[in-house]
Amino acid sequence: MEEEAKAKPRNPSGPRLCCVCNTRRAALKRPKTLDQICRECFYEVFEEEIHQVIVENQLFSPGERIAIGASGGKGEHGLLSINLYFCSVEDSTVLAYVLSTLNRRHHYGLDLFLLSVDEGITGYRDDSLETVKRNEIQYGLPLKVVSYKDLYGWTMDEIVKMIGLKNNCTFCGVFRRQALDRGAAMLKVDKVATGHNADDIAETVLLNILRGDIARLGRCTAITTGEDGPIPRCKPFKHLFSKCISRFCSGVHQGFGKNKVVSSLTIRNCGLQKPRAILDIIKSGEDFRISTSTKMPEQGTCERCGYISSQAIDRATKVIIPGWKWCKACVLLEGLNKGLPKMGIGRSRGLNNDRKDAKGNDNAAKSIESKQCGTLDF
Ligand SMILES: Nc1ncnc2c1ncn2[C@@H]1O[C@H](COP(=O)(O)OP(=O)(O)OP(=O)(O)O)[C@@H](O)[C@H]1O
Repeated sequence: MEEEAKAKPRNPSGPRLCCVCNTRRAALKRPKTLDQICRECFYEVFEEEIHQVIVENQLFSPGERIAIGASGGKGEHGLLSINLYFCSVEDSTVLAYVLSTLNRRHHYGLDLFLLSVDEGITGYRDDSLETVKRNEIQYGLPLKVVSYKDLYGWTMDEIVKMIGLKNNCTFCGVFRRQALDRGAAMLKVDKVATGHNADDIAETVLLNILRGDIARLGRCTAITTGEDGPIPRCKPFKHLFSKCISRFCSGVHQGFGKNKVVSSLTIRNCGLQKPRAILDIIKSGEDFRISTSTKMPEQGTCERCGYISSQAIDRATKVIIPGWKWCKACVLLEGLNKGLPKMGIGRSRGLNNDRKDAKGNDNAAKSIESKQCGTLDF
């Protein structure tokens, strides 16, 4: 009771005061703590919270080169981001701003870069790339743009033309993940930081449970991943609600920025009714223990492009399926180049997979139904 009174001081003769400075008028309610807070204190608390996450998790070391995955957010809001405090929900724009601010303020000694993947989606990425170009000037961070067209010879527009709208998300996710790694290698960075927030991670936990994807479930809640690979990734916003980031952006709650299936159905509802439910879902994901007898995919190197690839063992013969020695991006690309764009979609991918069942029926359609959305394993 005493705590509550402290957290929500009231000015008997006027509006509710900020629970931090106790002088200015409270303008926002923090979703995590429900504290009433003024705008100025909110910005300070927000930045300090991220600093604490960075320090406690030792996300960076002095002298490191860090690429910030800069998507520029949703294209239609891009133009508003010239002034950070009046932009829309763009986690990576906020990340670029906060990391460059904290780097200066706390002398992290980091070399920061913006890294953007241009998927070649007319009217979407071209708009958001304009935002990223403005961020380059605003924050004085060098920008590197890598495009699907240059890396793979295909834009997403061309891929959609060939495959249609149903499965294009697999191509986009798989290619983007690899493109970000390739761009990071070109920049010779030590790590990539992305703007994934608590809502994104909770959403990924739920989807991995629904899909029974033990391997991804085991790693999706980690704040840093890929430490055994060439370029680790970290998520400094892991504990921040999307709602909170949007408030930092605009000072006014503008709703949830994400529009993915699970987020709109579940995460959004959890968040609106009880924001802490999002953190509870993440905690559940962290608490999952994978049985030691569970067979996990083995990491290998793609024979074609040298990128990391999971090798699959044929359950019946216990032999490594040859097609799996190619990474998913190479399998998908081969399909596109051969005019067989559905090759590699779904769980039973592989160039040499026999897709005919005992009756000689083609199983490809079934396999496509079990498609995975590559963006979830960023
Ligand atoms: N095209 C891209 N280029 C570089 N990084 C990207 C790209 N798309 C996504 N990312 C990184 O992955 C994070 C999460 O991806 P997600 O798809 O949720 O982002 P978004 O909603 O498109 O953009 P934002 O996070 O800026 O709102 C982004 O914050 C960003 O760091």
